[in-house]
Amino acid sequence: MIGVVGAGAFGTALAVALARDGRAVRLWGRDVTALAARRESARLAGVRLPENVTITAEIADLRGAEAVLLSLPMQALGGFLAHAGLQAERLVACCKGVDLRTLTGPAAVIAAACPDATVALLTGPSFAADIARGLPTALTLACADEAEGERLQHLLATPVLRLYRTADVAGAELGGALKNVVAIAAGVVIGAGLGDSARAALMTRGYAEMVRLALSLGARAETLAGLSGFGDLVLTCTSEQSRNFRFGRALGAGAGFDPTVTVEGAATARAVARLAAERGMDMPVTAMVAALVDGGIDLSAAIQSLLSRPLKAE
Ligand SMILES: NC(=O)C1=CN([C@@H]2O[C@H](COP(=O)(O)OP(=O)(O)OC[C@H]3O[C@@H](n4cnc5c(N)ncnc54)[C@H](OP(=O)(O)O)[C@@H]3O)[C@@H](O)[C@H]2O)C=CC1
Ligand SMILES: O=C(CO)COP(=O)(O)O
Repeated sequence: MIGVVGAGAFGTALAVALARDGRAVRLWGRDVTALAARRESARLAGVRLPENVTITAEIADLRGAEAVLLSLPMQALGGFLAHAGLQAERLVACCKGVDLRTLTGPAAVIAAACPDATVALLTGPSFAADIARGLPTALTLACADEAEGERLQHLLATPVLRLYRTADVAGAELGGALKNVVAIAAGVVIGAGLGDSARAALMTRGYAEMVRLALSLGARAETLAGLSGFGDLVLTCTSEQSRNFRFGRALGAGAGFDPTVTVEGAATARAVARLAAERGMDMPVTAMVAALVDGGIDLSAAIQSLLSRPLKAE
């Protein structure tokens, strides 16, 4: 049995994909009354949960799972784990972000709360709706313990959900976290009417910034160039399906945005701006997104701040 924590878009999509491939899945949510009654999530309209997905609001029902996938928003993960009493041998983070409280990624947050568990990360370019529809996707399974990583790769892959493995957890989680910040900036560029060429420039400079920070935190360059970094950056900066991109586009257009929608890059921009400041690193794209999110700068000043940077070598 595989446990999934978080019956939002991604957790539900992963539960559906694994169940379709024959796994028994237990999907935990804090309020699953409507989901249990309708067996369809409001966040994934038209996708019916297979019979082998058991829905539960009792965390104890996940006991004995071969692995538990943690599919909560990044900023909710630490608080959830502190009170959940979750007992599982293998915990797989499915969230993308940097925790504002500790300025660490999901692996360190999980390791602090559950020191005896094997910690892994599932990340990469994939929209929940695509996974739930059974469209082909390729993701990265990161685990520092290579034997456990291989075990998890085989446990969680399906014919349409291809998993590549790496032991570079820092690289995989930083790629997934930082691309959301750049996607907000890409949305701002499009929302402000600056055009596709400016977006390509922004993505490239944003990627350089991602790599700089990740390398300084021990990540490997090839991980950033893979699915969890470059791959997910391209997807998120160029697709209307991305909530981070749409949030940025609304910011750039001066339009409102539904505050209940999960936009991981907003909190992560603030966390990464603090991390960069602590390390004395220059991260202009992240600084711009953090200032826009906090309302500390207006749009024209933000754009000007990027365009007026000193000319330098690429
Ligand atoms: N959606 C996607 O396409 C993808 C998402 N991800 C990542 O997955 C993670 C989750 O995103 P996603 O599923 O899309 O988000 P959603 O907003 O769709 O769902 C979030 C889920 O987390 C639950 N939740 C929020 N706070 C808490 C808490 N404190 N305790 C318990 N449960 C909580 C919500 O419960 P409730 O409904 O009760 O509020 C909801 O079920 C994010 O880090 C995202 O980046 C990764 C790849 C693709
Ligand atoms: O991480 C994702 C795609 O890989 C989902 O992106 P959004 O959270 O921006 O919708």
